[in-house]
Amino acid sequence: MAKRTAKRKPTSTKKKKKPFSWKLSRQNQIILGSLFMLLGIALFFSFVSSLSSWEIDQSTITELGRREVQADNALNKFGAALSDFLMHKGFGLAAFVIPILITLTGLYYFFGLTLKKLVSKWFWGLFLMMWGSIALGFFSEPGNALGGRVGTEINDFLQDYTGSLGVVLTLIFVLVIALVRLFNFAPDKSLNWVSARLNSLLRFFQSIELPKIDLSRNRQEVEESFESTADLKSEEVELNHLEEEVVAETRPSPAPAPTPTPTPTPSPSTSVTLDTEIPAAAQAPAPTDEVDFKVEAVKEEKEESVIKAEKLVKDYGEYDPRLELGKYQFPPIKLLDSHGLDGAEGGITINKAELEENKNKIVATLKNYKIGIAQIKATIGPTVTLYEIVPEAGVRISKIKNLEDDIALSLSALGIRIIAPIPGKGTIGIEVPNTKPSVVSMRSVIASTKFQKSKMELPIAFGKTISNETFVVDLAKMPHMLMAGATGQGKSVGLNAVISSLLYKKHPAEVKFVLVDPKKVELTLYNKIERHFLAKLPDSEEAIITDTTKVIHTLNSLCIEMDSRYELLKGAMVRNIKEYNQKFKARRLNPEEGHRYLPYIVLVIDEFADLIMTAGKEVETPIARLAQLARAIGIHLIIATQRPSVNVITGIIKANFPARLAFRVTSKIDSRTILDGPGADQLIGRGDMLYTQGNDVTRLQCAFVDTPEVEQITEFIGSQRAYPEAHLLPEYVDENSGTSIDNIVSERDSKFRDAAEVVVTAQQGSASLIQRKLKLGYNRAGRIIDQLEAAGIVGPFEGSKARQVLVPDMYSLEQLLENETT
Ligand SMILES: Nc1ncnc2c1ncn2[C@@H]1O[C@H](COP(=O)(O)OP(=O)(O)OP(=O)(O)O)[C@@H](O)[C@H]1O
Repeated sequence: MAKRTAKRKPTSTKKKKKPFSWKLSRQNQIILGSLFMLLGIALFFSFVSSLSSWEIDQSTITELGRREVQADNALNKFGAALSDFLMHKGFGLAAFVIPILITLTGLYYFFGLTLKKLVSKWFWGLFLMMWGSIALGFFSEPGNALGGRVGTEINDFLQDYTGSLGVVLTLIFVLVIALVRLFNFAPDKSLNWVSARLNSLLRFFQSIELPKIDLSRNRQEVEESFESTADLKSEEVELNHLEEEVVAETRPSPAPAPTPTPTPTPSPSTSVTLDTEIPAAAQAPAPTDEVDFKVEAVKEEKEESVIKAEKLVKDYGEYDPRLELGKYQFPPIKLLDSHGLDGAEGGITINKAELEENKNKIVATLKNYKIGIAQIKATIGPTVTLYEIVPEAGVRISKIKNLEDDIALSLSALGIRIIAPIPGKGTIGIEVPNTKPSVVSMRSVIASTKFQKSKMELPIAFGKTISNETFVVDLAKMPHMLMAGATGQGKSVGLNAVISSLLYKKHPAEVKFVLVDPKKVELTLYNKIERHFLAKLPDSEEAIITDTTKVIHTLNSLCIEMDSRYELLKGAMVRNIKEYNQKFKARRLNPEEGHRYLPYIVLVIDEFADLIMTAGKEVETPIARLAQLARAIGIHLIIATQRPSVNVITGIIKANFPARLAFRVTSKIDSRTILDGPGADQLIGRGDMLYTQGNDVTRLQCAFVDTPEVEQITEFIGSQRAYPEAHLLPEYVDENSGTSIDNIVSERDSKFRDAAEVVVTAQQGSASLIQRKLKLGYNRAGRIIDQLEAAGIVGPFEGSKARQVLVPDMYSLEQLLENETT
């Protein structure tokens, strides 16, 4: 990507003759827009005036050419002719749609709105006009022009064949089509809407009545209760009682007996404050006045904000983060393929003969080593079958463990894993791959009730366990994951499974992805959902990050985001993002104080090894910092690598990534690096994986989601209405590069322009040339060359070679500098 931007700059400076295009310039749009608007308005008035004058003007129509003939229309003869044509001979009153559409077109042009939607407006407008004309034509009499000639004629025609009833029914049916297609009309929704309105009306009347009852009490209270609701008011009365009691309680100093305070069910936060304060005051009756003051101050403060929030919620409902994309539709399950299986939970073929054979072989092999078996049981999974054996008393477990290779040999199978003992079961497990493994489709895990009904914050359907159960984990609880596997063993499929699980469960307002893909192939599919689900740096063109410098900037930017989120959490007095968002939804956090709804941020790095090799500490430090601290504020990291060696997955990274996922790796050492134990080297590939989040290691078959399926999902999401741009991360200014600082035009050296000319004329970007030609000191020339680089005039430092000059000639330079100032 860096290459691309570097190349782009000089071309932008060349001024090529623009080819002719039908696209109007902004100025022409405004001119055309105003023309349409005026035309629309004129036509409207012409139509209005023709309502009374059309009969008189009939005579003038035939004599249009004669100058002395006058018409009664607002637009004189011209208007009379147009009105006659469009209303009388055309569509009657329904022709009013035409000036409206023309004015609307004018508005679209005038304000430079995208014209895409205008086409549908015209379609439905003309549809309405036709329908209106025919409907009005139904009531037309020879002497009036209600439906115009078109409406009347069509009516006559239809009536001749279907009679009046047929016409009425046809019109109703067409109206239903329009309502359904245009307004998504659904009878159930409409009923809900009506009942909601009725309820709110009812509530309104109730709230008017209640204050009257309270008039006898206290004037101030009544005024307040008029504004707030009935329950809020009664709560206040109760609080006042409590307050009096507390004050009374604290004054007589030696009264340690804790009086049972009445608990009258006020709102939760107010009750908490009082509960905690009362015993303290009662047990330690220090300076009485101070206690009084404290109790009152805290209570009042709480009360005010809570009451205000509750009133806001009552008036506007809870804050809904999904509202901006309220019509967003989640991807349907049908976008996923069942991969030849039934698409539901099952899909495993049981081969009885294979089971029996394996069992016999295991028993025989162990017998050869004088190990007796008390019991053996098989659990069939999608890829492997687990044989659980209970050895006879007195057999040492380590003995069986050591026989791993012998058992593998006798079963002549790859990928045998022995778990001795199975944690929490007291048995020994031998996992034997099935000769015909079944594919676990993403469709089957997404469709599973476990995933569909999951209440997790960030549920991920990884695949199925050995006992064929859908395995769903919460990324929010992990809270970060390390993924490793040799090439071709299913890592990319695994990443896609993670991302698509979240896409199936989360609204664009709730989660944002930061995607890092140095290989530039795996994650590019997600470009389509940039404005829905991706987050990026403010100055970057593409959301998917492929360039190492950008990665460093993004990681630092995420650290800034993390710090600012911590500040917000502190200000809101909550411990984590979940509580924060709940409080924000309940309108208890003021957006004017900087509070905002916080989406989860999931950072996915595909091929971490490349990054750490090129950038080392610069990448490691922010990742470690994020991994250590970001759990509470909703930033989660998923890092994948082909090479799980210790110089890639360093101690500090490993220590902060509790969740590990291993596909097949090539050596025991790699397995140890990723899982802290062997096992991953014995997997059979194609999505066979081990997952651990602490102690237990679970063998799973990763759900399979193919590239075309991911494409379909992103296509489905991408074609829907989106936010204006990707979610923007905070700006990060790299202090070392200085580029972003130096490109401030006003801070440039006074000789900057001269130097630029020298460099472009000579086509040689060296500081010593500037030094010589402009007679400047070395430091100043060096500073200027940095500024030239920031301005895109020369390329980066290339060691002993002179820098490349990116601007081909003086003309292009002029253009570039001119564009900068405008
Ligand atoms: N869960 C799975 N179920 C069935 N087959 C799978 C599964 N995962 C991967 N495969 C098969 O393995 C192939 C390689 O998978 P994938 O592209 O995910 O490997 P990778 O580890 O990402 O490789 P690389 O690192 O080279 O990109 C897939 O094309 C597919 O045929």
